[in-house]
Parts: sequence; C-alpha cells; structure tokens
Amino acid sequence: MSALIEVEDLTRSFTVRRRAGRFRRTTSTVRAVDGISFAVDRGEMVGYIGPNGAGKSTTVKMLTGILVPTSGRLSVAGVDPARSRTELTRRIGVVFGQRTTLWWDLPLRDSFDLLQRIYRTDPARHRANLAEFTELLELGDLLDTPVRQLSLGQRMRGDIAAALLHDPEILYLDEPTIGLDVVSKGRLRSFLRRVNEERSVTLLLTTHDLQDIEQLCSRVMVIDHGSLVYDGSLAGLHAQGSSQRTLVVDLVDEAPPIDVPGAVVRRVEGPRQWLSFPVEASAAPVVAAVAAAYDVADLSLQEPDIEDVIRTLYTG
Ligand SMILES: Nc1ncnc2c1ncn2[C@@H]1O[C@H](COP(=O)(O)OP(=O)(O)OP(=O)(O)O)[C@@H](O)[C@H]1O
Repeated sequence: MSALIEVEDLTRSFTVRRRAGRFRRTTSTVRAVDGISFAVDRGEMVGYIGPNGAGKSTTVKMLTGILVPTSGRLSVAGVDPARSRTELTRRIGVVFGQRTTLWWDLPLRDSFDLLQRIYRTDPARHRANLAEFTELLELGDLLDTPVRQLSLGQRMRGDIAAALLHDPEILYLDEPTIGLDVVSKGRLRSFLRRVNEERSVTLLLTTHDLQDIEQLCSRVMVIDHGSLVYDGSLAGLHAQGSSQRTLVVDLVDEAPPIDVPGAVVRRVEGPRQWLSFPVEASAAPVVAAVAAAYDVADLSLQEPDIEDVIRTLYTG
C-alpha cells in the first residue's frame, strides 16, 4: 500500500437489538459500511458526502481508529488505525462542527498549552504554529476567553487551530462550516485551502454544504447505504446526475407559466414561480430574459443541496 489513505473492501456491521412485544427482542445486523475501497494521496482535498445514515461517520471512525472494521483492509499514514491508534493520533487532526474538542471552562490559550503537552509537540514548533494560526484565524483577542464564552464561529476557529497545532498529516473535518454565517464560512475555507497548499495537509471533509465541496475539494466521494456510489470530480457528479439550480421569481401579478429559453417552470403559486435550469449554466441570461419580458417584483437563486445532487444520481 503506498497512498496516504488506503481502504480495501472495508466493512463495518452493527448488531441492533429491538423490542418486539413486551418480552421479546429481535436482533438484526446493519451494514453501516458495506465493502468500500478507495485511496487518497498526500495533499488531496476530498469531500466525503452522502445522505444521513449513509455511513460517513462510521468510515471516519474506522480511519481514526475509534472503530474496528468488521472486515477489509485499512492503512492510514502507513499504519493500521485500530492497532496503532496512539501513533496515529499524533499524525491526524479531527474537527467536529457539532461539538468541540476543547476544554469548555478553560481559556483557549490553556487548551492549546495542554495539547502541546499531550502531543509532546516541540515547544518552538508549537509556538511558531500558534503564532501563525492566531494571526490567520484572528484568535488574538480570544486567547484568554473560556471556550464556553466563544461564539460558534470563534469556537470553530479555535477547534481548527487546536487540530493543527501538532502538525498532522491528515485533517478530518466533520461539517466544519455548519451554523456559520457566509463571511465566517468563506474565511474558514480560505484558511483550509492555505493549510493544504502550504503544509500539504491532506483533507477529508464530510459536509452537507455543497459550497464547501465546490470551494475546497477537487474530488468528491459519495457514499449511500454503506456503498461508494461515486468517486470523481464535482463537475462529473453534476454531469452524471442532472442537478438543477432554481430561480424563484416573484411577479408583480399572477401570470401563466413563464416562457424563457434555457429554463423550465416547475411550480407556480400565485405570483411566485419556480424555474429550474442546469447547474453548470449561468443564471445571468435566464434572469435577463425574465426581467425583459415580465414585470418582476423580486428574484432569488437557490443552489441544489447535496441531497438533491445525490438524488439525481439515481433518477438521472
Ligand atoms: N453504534 C451503532 N450501533 C448501531 N448502529 C449504528 C451505530 N453507528 C451507526 N449505526 C448505523 O449505521 C448507519 C450509518 O451511520 P453513520 O453514522 O455512519 O452515517 P452518516 O453518514 O455519518 O450519517 P449522518 O450524516 O446522519 O451523520 C446508520 O444506519 C446508523 O444508524
């Protein structure tokens, strides 16, 4: 095995017990990950997406050594994660958007100091990394604030710095932009791009935000019902399905379905109409054609979400 992450026919099953009547219980087996194979090279930024319950977290838990596979082969940075979990911990960083890995009551600075001792990072290296991340993530004014007093966006920046202070080779990010406003999302994404470019950190990102993938990942893997159903570029994923963007048009008055080239009316509700057009097309000509021919009160554009894109993989 030579890629940084190599996964071969990986499977993880869970036994689930359910009540069936007052005294009886039945057991069934859930194959959360069902024979997936892939390889990720050093420096890649890969999006790992799929609907709820598809098997994303289970895969990442196996890659980080938290869960032992039921079968299959797995190598991360040259080691078997479940067998060499302690060694691997020094070489990976993990960020969960939904919960913090920092100490709730401690100021950020103390959390970072504790991590330096836990990972036994060289003190000079730790100081240099901390100075760089403090500047890039604008953490300067926050270092003495207890984590519980930070806003979600501030806390997330702290979590990302914490995950990178020990110079990991791989960073796993689970919904890193969830709940953040547009500006914070943008800042976080450019920081991650920079970390990837300058430090060659390999990024594996699970997200429900298509823009995370668009702006960060050259490659996307789609998992559904435990199986890998797509592995390639985001453009290829859009092309394989038939992802649509939606233009929501509020007309001044009710009207018959709007008739403009390149877009199709999907729904009409009073003066509001929903027009869809392919995701790779520009919205500009559609907007111009609608504005030229109709009295428009308002317009808004909706991008497809990841669930929409995956759904079109099956429906075409
Ligand atoms: N510890 C467990 N015991 C039993 N079943 C589990 C366990 N962990 C996960 N599962 C089941 O395995 C399947 C995959 O779950 P997983 O958490 O990996 O999905 P996911 O893609 O991360 O979903 P989400 O986007 O909702 O986080 C689901 O059917 C889930 O109910």
